[in-house]
Amino acid sequence: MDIIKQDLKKCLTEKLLKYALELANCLPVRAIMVYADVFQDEDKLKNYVEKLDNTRLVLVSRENLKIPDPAKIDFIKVPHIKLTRLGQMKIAVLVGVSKGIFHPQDIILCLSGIAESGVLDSLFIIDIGSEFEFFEVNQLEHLHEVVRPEVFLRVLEIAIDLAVEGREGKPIGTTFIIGDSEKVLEYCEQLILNPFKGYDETERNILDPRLEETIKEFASLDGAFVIRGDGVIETAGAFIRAGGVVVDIPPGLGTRHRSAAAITAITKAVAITVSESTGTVMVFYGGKIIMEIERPLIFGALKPEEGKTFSLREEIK
Ligand SMILES: Nc1ncnc2c1ncn2[C@@H]1O[C@H](COP(=O)(O)OP(=O)(O)OP(=O)(O)O)[C@@H](O)[C@H]1O
Repeated sequence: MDIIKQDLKKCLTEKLLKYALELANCLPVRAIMVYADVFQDEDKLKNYVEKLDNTRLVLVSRENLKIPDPAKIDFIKVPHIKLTRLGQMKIAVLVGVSKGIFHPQDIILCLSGIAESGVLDSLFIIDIGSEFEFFEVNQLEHLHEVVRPEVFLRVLEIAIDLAVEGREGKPIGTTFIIGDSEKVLEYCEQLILNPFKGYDETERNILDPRLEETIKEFASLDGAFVIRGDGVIETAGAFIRAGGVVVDIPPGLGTRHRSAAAITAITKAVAITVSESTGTVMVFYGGKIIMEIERPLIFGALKPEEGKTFSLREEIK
């Protein structure tokens, strides 16, 4: 029985890959986007590249992949969190738009499946313009000018870790404001002495994995982190003075979320919040919520596989 199942799955993967090529030839698709973590060996994808004519291949992975043929293939890294197949691809599309790989009017053909399963089991089409609010995606095209995509993804990962694990068994909330930091700092005042003051820039970059624990520790301080677009942490424990700014966010959200929305409305920064009360991680840009990742109801040190879920704002409206 298992052998038959394996054959079926193998056959399905082959057929989906082939069918995607056929569709790409008759539909105006910008790219075929494949969740590469499905495959353990690279050969399947290498052979696939040879069959592509004018369609680009975009590989999506949670790891840094070595791309064999960058002229034909793009790479998008997504955070290490368990997402639905559509959720994973939607994050990839957002990152892709922010990196200039995709544009708001593009149609993307997506192939996905369970990581490391070796089996592609889903084919779907994302029409960026209708899947996301056009305004948001349009704005995202400029995000890479203020925030490096790897910095954005790293902060998102840390935020989700904080939401899921908390600190010393307790839920924790915090705010990260990334990019346009000179302007952001004009609206900030320190609630405590800046704990990053006096350290060389090379010693306070959020991309440095050695800083992870320190950042998680400082996340329990009142106030926000201000981070430069290249990942250098300017400060923590900063109070955002953006009280009078009108923002378009749901009424139930408190001052942490309002101030995060407000600072992104009056600067080019992006903000990521972790809610202490609900564990929800939100991404703000242009004064609006552009992404929402919900923590599972039971609080505790859950592993990524056990329960991080994802939804975009328009999915929960
Ligand atoms: N303007 C601000 N700048 C920086 N941090 C702020 C600001 N306002 C509130 N905070 C932080 O948010 C914390 C929680 O505030 P509040 O409960 O009003 O926010 P909230 O949006 O309901 O967030 P949560 O869901 O985490 O409770 C405050 O203790 C403070 O650390």
